[in-house]
Amino acid sequence: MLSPDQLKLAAARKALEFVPEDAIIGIGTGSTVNIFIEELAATMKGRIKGAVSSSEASTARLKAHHIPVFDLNSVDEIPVYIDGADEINHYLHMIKGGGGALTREKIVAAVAQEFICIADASKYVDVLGKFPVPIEVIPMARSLVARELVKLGGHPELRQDFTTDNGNIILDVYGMHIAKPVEVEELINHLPGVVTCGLFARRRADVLLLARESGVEVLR
Ligand SMILES: O=C[C@H](O)[C@H](O)[C@H](O)COP(=O)(O)O
Repeated sequence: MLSPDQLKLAAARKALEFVPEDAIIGIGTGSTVNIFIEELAATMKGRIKGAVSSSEASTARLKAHHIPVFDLNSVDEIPVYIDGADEINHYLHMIKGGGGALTREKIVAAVAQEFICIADASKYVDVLGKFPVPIEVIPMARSLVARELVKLGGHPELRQDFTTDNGNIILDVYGMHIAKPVEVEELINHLPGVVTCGLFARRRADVLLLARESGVEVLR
């Protein structure tokens, strides 16, 4: 039986096939992406121009491998964005932000032509919401947003001892049964004080590389 890390490695290796030569690619955040960065550095470092990163953590890892990191504002196009997910359904809607990088991830993903999600089979679900939905919130709006989330049927919990790369807090919302991810994403994103929520439904993944015991499945 393959370990979770072996499955992540299989998905990460498959993702290399989607990386165009000589391009600036988008890089997400998290343990699966960390494995992808290692593989990218080992096999393709000299063959890409560099990356736009979605977090300070990924930036540090890319720089440690001497992969050039570009400011998003200096880049016109990103052909592919490679990132993991906390949950993903068969429409390729996702919950992201377990590592707190959701806002920058959503920004880079919005520029990318193709979002390639790399995940092990444990992330693939019928209905989103077992994993608590992370929401990045401006600190002064914490109580207001928490009250509104309770009205939407959620149980928000402040992520302890955590500040995002943008200086904000995260509310993790438990108990949301998300049958209509696009609607829920919009409802939450419209609450005053919310920077963004970890539902990636409006901008979903274009390709899912799902690592199973039997191999990596390519889903579109
Ligand atoms: O903020 C973190 C990101 O959204 C990650 O993509 C997500 O949490 C999945 O991370 P991992 O690959 O560690 O499961």
